[in-house]
Amino acid sequence: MMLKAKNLNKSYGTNKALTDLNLEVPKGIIFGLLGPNGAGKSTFIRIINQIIDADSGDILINGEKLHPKHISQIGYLPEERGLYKKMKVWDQMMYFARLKGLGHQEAKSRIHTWLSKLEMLDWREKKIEDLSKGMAQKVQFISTIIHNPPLLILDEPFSGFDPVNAEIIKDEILQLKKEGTTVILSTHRMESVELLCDQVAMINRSYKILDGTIREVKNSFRPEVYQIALNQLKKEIPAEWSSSEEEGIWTFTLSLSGKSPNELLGELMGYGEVVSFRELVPSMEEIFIHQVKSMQHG
Ligand SMILES: Nc1ncnc2c1ncn2[C@@H]1O[C@H](COP(=O)(O)OP(=O)(O)OP(=O)(O)O)[C@@H](O)[C@H]1O
Repeated sequence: MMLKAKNLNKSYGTNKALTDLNLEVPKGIIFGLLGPNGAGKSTFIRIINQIIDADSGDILINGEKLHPKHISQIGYLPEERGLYKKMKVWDQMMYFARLKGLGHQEAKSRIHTWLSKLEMLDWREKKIEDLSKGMAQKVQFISTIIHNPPLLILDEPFSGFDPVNAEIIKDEILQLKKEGTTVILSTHRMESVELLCDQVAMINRSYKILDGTIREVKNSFRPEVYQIALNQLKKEIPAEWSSSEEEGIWTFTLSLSGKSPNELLGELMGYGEVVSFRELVPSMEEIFIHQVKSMQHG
């Protein structure tokens, strides 16, 4: 297990930011940390990065209790980006690389590789303050991964990027995973969660409210509703199915209501030719909104 949180608690005064958080992040996966604003995600990330301490509970990295030596094994892209505006791109990256323990030659070669990979080589002598937001984000991203950390923690890594650059960063994250890096990704963007994450945990109001693989989470939210389309009707569709017709195709949704999918399909075949029979699986976005709202009302 790359990272394990055991009964983690953290309060700011009377404000509880994490309540008995238990979490396991296996090696080599992309783990999505989800939750609405103020849920406790950044608090958890700050504890892992030893910026703040938990009130109680433990974090284990590779089975060892969190220790200052682990800092060099973690690459952290904070939500509030921290670059030195007056520094030149190259110097800034060299500074971070050396800070993370890389030798000068090694740092030089890696910075060169990454700047050229992300098409930033021509900008190496420019000051950070002269870069566009997206370019500065690239510099920050490279600075985060330059020392090849086995654990990467990315807080909203796509913010500030246009779609093309977001795609480039996404591909780099996937490549890092392929090379064995474990990634914790904190984000509100559910579409990137579906695309990237192997497992997720959702935090709301300091509590973990669900976790598992994307498939497990989705399976636990299957409403057992099917989207159906029929052609060439043999008999009239019951009014309570609220179907609508367009160009001879009748569409509606039906709940299984205790039947098996095959039983429902068999029944539908009596009404006409079934041209579509598809289970409606909620998106992570729908699950997220559903969970957060149900907790507000509960
Ligand atoms: N330094 C602080 N002092 C007091 N309260 C804080 C502090 N930092 C966070 N909190 C509170 O702790 C709770 C969790 O905040 P946290 O920043 O961890 O949430 P988050 O999930 O990262 O939210 P966001 O998605 O908005 O970044 C919130 O109620 C927040 O107001």
